[in-house]
Amino acid sequence: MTEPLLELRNLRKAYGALVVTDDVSLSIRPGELHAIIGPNGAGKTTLIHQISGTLASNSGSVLFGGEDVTQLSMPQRVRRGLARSFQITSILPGFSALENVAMAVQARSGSSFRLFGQAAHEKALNEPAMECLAQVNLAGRAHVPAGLLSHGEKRQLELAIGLATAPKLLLLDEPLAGTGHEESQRVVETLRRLKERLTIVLIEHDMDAVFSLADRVSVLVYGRVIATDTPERIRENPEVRAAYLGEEEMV
Ligand SMILES: Nc1ncnc2c1ncn2[C@@H]1O[C@H](COP(=O)(O)OP(=O)(O)OP(=O)(O)O)[C@@H](O)[C@H]1O
Repeated sequence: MTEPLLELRNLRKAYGALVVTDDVSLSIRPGELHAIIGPNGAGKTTLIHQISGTLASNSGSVLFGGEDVTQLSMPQRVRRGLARSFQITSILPGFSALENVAMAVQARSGSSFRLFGQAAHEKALNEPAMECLAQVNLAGRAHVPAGLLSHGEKRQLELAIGLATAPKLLLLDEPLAGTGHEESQRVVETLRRLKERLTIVLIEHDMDAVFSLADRVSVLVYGRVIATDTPERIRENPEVRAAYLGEEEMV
């Protein structure tokens, strides 16, 4: 059995008496696209924050590539290849798509570019940035100010900025939120390509996308994982169906 790339052991987060994630244990295998679904308020976003290191857990641990990263900050986790895709709010609208990604490349590289001259510096940032844009099918829009991109293109730009940190595993929190039908198809196709070479943990409410992309699905209800299985088995699981009663998505 292959070692998991990411392992969550008994993670818990509570706000006073409100327990938001409760004893969450999960193993994410290298190369899989693992979706985490659950009704509104189940604790999915909180869990992503705990994994990425933006939120400290009350107890439990996070292991990445076999290393215990529970006490590490988000930037330290990013340097190890555990990255979270950035939200649209972190895109700088006045800068081009390319410049937005180049800044993320620069952040990854730290001061290692200081020794280069200006032209070489730009090339060293722009070439990998362009490569990231190509991977999300946005190379043709590289020089457009990010503020003028459509909503779906901005979501693709978020993915490119996430890729600029050279992740081994990418955490995605609702990458299809707010996209129309055609745009969401484009983002789904992008994710399908990315999953060929990256491990992905995906939170998404769009069940068509989840069931067409995921290798495995975990279901979170009131902060607890009630099932982890293949999409087909999850769809048939009576406990999962009961948790979604009254919600249209699972039908
Ligand atoms: N900082 C906080 N303080 C208090 N309660 C919080 C805080 N953050 C989240 N919660 C509560 O934790 C619960 C889970 O929130 P979370 O956003 O993780 O759920 P979710 O599954 O991502 O929901 P959705 O699908 O609607 O995005 C909610 O009841 C929310 O109100």
